[in-house]
Amino acid sequence: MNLFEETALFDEGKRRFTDFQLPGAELKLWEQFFPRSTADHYFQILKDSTPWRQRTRKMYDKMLPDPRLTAWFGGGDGLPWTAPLLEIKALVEAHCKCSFDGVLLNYYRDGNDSVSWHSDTLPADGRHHTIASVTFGATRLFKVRHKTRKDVNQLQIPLTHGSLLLMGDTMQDHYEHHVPKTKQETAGRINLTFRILASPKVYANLSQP
Ligand SMILES: O=C(O)CCC(=O)C(=O)O
Ligand SMILES: [Fe+2]
Repeated sequence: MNLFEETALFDEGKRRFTDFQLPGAELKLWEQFFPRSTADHYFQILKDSTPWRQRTRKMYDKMLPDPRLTAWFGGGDGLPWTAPLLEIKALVEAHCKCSFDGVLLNYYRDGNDSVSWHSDTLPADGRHHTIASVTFGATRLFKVRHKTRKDVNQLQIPLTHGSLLLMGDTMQDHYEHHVPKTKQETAGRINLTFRILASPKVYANLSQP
């Protein structure tokens, strides 16, 4: 079963690699990091088995629902890791040569779902780390802009089914990102951002009496 036909454009099994060579930050993309049938499998399993919730947050004195569904796993207060998430995490970690202790799942149900311009939250140890972002499902645009430099062109990266995007540790210091709404007919998309929420040092300190 091929849920998301756009990846049929690529040769089966071939990873297409792009290094965006951003000033001051690492941003790298592997398309078809997960073969199509594996990506179809994970999309379905994560869509059906994740306890999705719609968070609300305060904006201009009003509580507004996020235009997407989310779930946190791992870290101090996330849900317990599940077998499929541990499988995906192990593959991403082996590729990125780093280990993650939390993952945020976003489910964009259709083109009305989005995430506004932001850079990712500063982890508990007060510095940014590598973030690995995996996409299953419909392709959505991932926009990137420099926080201060107008001479650095904005990027629009289509994140395809089974892709892996690696954001280096300085990415959140210098850049913001955004997934805009789209008027095009769009199926669901699940994004996983694997994060390092606390450095080993923080854990070591926490385990001290
Ligand atoms: O869906 C995406 O590709 C990005 C999600 C994101 O920026 C986030 O969860 O912080
Ligand atoms: Fe983000």
